[in-house]
Amino acid sequence: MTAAIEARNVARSFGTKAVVIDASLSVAPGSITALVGPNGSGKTTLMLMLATLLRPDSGEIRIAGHDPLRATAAARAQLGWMPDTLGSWGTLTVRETLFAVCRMYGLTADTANTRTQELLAIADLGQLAGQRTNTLSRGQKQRLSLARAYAHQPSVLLLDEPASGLDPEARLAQRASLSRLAERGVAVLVTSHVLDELEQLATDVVLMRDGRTVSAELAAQAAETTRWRVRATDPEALLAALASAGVAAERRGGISGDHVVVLVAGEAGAASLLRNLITTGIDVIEYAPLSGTLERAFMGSVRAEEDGA
Ligand SMILES: Nc1ncnc2c1ncn2[C@@H]1O[C@H](COP(=O)(O)OP(=O)(O)OP(=O)(O)O)[C@@H](O)[C@H]1O
Repeated sequence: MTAAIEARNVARSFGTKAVVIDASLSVAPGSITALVGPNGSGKTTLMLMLATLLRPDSGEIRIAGHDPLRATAAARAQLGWMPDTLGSWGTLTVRETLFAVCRMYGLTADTANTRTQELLAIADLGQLAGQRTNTLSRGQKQRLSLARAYAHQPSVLLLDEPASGLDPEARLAQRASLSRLAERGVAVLVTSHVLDELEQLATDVVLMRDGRTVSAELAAQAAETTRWRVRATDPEALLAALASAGVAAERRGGISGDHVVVLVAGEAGAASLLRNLITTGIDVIEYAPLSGTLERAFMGSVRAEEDGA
């Protein structure tokens, strides 16, 4: 299947500062890819280039098969862009904003009216339709921003920090609407620092470090050695069993109760330790990785950077 978003060896500098050095990624229709990396690694700069808002110095980009440099209008017709902060016309209402955006995409007044109604419903903005955008809360602005990005039913969505500022319920709603869009075949590329959020949403991950996209092998490496959280009905017996198995353990408190953090090598190591604990007669009531796969991949990427890899 042809990729809906394709970047090959993309680079961009600002003056002498090389911000994106070598970025490549590919997002298939109907998939949600997380773009993850430390602050300043170049994610937003790459997104701006994919969104046709910044010209790469070198490399190739295709949006739904269109080259944004040569066929800018065709690429823009296929993509929806949600920036990390919504630049809006403060004195327009939510409804007027969506209507104006639909008109800018060339919809007739009648079609734009119908589409505005649909977008208000999709983004659950009906009750705010008559409110000026400069009076919206951060979370409400995020909802408007996503609705605006989807005004012209693009096949590609580029979302920069869409979950930022949303409360847990709004995040859940956003996740559900993005999943629905992906099910309809939309290709989604999303950045976020809320890694748990991305983990539940994304089907693929691209790591970015120091202006370069990093191979997925790094994610696999990061998942190799990991910390697991263990809880047992008898914490003392658990600690004793871990000590006799020669496993380093750290006891911790927390809102979900006393638990122990252990370091094990890979999933096979974790499975073997669990078997050992149960055979020893420990009543294990919780056994889970302390952090999600994305967080481990992200931390692996940061550590590699610190090590000068
Ligand atoms: N127009 C510009 N001129 C000069 N430097 C810039 C410009 N835009 C971005 N940069 C620099 O490029 C680097 C990457 O910025 P970018 O916003 O792409 O990172 P990011 O990965 O999105 O970061 P964050 O996770 O903090 O949002 C930063 O060091 C930033 O200061």
